[in-house]
Amino acid sequence: MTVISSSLDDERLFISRQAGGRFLYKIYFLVFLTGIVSLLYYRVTNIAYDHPVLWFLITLAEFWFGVTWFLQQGFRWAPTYHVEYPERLAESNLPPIDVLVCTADPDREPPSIVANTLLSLMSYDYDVNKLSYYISDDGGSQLTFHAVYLASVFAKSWLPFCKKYNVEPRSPKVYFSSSSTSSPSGQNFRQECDKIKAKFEKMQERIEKAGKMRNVPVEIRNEHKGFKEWDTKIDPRDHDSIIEVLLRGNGVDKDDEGNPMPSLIYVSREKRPTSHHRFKAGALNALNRVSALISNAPLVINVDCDMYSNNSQALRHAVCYFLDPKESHRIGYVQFPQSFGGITQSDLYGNGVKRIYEIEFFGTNAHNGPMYAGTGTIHRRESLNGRKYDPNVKIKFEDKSVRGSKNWVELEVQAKLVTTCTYEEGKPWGSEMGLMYGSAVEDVYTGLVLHSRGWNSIFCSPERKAFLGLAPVNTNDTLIQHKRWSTGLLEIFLSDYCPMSLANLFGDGKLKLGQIMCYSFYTLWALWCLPMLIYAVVPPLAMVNGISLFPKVSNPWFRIFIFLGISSHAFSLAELMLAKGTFQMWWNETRMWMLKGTSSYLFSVMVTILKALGISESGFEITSKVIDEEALKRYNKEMMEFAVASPMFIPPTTLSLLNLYCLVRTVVSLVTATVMSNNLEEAEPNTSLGVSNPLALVLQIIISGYISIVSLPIYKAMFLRMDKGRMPTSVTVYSIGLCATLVYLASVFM
Ligand SMILES: O=c1ccn([C@@H]2O[C@H](COP(=O)(O)OP(=O)(O)O[C@H]3O[C@H](CO)[C@@H](O)[C@H](O)[C@H]3O)[C@@H](O)[C@H]2O)c(=O)[nH]1
Ligand SMILES: [Mn+2]
Repeated sequence: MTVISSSLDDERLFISRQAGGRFLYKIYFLVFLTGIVSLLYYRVTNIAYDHPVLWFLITLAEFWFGVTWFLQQGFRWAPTYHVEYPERLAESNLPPIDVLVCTADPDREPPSIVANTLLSLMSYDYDVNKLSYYISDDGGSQLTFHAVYLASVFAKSWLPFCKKYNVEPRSPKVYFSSSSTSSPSGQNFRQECDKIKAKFEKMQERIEKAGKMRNVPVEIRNEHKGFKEWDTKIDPRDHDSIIEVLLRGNGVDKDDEGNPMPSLIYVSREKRPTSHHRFKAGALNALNRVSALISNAPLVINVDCDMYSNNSQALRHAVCYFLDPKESHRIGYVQFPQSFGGITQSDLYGNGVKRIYEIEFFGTNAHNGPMYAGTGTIHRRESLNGRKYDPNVKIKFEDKSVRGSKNWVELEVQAKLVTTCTYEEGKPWGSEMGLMYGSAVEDVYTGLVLHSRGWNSIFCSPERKAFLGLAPVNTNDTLIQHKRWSTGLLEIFLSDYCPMSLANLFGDGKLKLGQIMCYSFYTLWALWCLPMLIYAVVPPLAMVNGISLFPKVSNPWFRIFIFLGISSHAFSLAELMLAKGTFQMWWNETRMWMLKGTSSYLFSVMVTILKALGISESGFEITSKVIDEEALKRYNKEMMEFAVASPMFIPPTTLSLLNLYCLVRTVVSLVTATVMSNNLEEAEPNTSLGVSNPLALVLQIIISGYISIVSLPIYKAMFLRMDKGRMPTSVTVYSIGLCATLVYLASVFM
């Protein structure tokens, strides 16, 4: 590794290094690029005139594989790592930070998760007088408010305990349930720990009991005026703003040992069925305004309720970038990786997203920095709220935060006014200010806009993971999440901020070439469905009809296909292994890639087309954070869970059946033909497929063979498993029907 910017002295708060091995990578790049170009040359010079449509489809698929491969190289060109020096920060210089947390649905996001996330965030190792907490509840739920209230009470014991014994991680649930905690020993500690644990368990019990009763006991309701809001039933889609101050900062509320507490404000913005609430982007913009009113810290961090803080030092790491004497003025936001707890050993559903956060995001550091990933992100409030970066003005880090004593009653009233449905009318929220509206992936969209305004971002990945979150734990949830992502990303590509816009490519756009490649790779994710569907449908159907679409084994071009196939897989495997992955992880990732490609991505292209025609709207389906015990057992055994009759399953199941069927039929008929011709002592086998040379089908056999091996868990789920996670019979029946129809149609038209 070579240090590229260490010249500066002890004042620097971070340095950057580029990964080694660039020369080898560049050789690979050139060789692979030559391979792709030759393959396309072969296609163009070998048009299959008897089957022009099939030839066109296959060529299109290969062209698109080539384009995405090329775009992906944006991440691989110059991976860059940063190291920050939090120990050099002066305590008095730490800037105030507002912490914004979102939750939306007490059933899918259990209130106890929200409470634990909040507690982990409230106990950061940071001057409490500089921290303010805002929680947005889009569910408008009394159960969530109850959990947040109980957390605010428990925090008064938890915060001093964390500080005193320097515990880690600071989510009490995780801390108390992990047996391996490296906790300090000693009589005092044990006693105190047991006491706090008992308090914590009581809190958890209360939250769970309220959840079961769907109501909060009267004695607790009487403890805080906020519960009065729910004296009459609240419809989450139709209610007034609710603002409740649960902890008053600035030294008003104190913890059990008499130290000041940070402020904590519960916000449920107004909802009306007649106005669009813009999902998470709308929620964050509401919190943005409420926090500006009450504390107005120059930095805001936003965290999803399902991501607890796992590193009490994380804020200090991020602050290094905003205070660095040399580079800070360019930096709009700092992004921590998304990491997940509870991922199975081989990451069954690929939801550990190692590739994104342990490989690709380091690549973005080389060109203006990573995408905004929606959680674990610290923004400079000014850049988020519309200020453009001006390289000619070396702006200073400005702290306009509100300090001093506050009239909390009055603030609640004012905060209600900025969280009404009509507040944003005629104002630039969602287009010029705050999070952008118009994509279900509001985060990447907003980050792209900030980059287009000239800001840089930073991928900050301290050794101890900053956050640990909850990822989907079954196939259907995973596919739905990816449908939302790929749809939202495609919406971004089709927006005014398209990374491949003429301004970005040729004009005065602010994006660098590498950045355009990375953004395009992500925002065009959905289009993977095109080559994947073609490769999963055309070669097998052509094969059973005796049509060869690839060079035969003896043809030198055959080797190009084999080379590209093997080396692309080998490269991605090697890459994952270098990031401490395993073969099985890579295999699972490959399988999920194919499942998503033929399901999530296909659906998102259809949703986007329907949206363009004005027929439907894209939405935000919240991922469920609950799992039942039996399903959890299967998950931990790494059995793929299907269980629900989801339309998302039908394309991949159909394709897996199709490939298996075509493979078996082709092989059987080739074998019988060979045997028969031997018996008759004929020179050339003449199969019922009508191909005189079986060697011309070898690549198609390989493709279908590969798809069938990847699909093994699907066949098992359809035909062999008896547990509840198996493929619902209705999906199997539909798929068989569809598969038979495809085979029939192909036999007629090919
Ligand atoms: O109307 C809504 C919908 C969602 N949320 C919140 O948004 C967050 C993310 O929702 P989740 O269902 O957990 O989605 P994920 O797919 O896990 O989220 C990923 O993808 C989102 C974009 O689609 C990003 O915003 C997230 O940060 C990123 O982690 C959660 O805290 C929700 O409470 C709201 O506040 N209001
Ligand atoms: Mn989530």
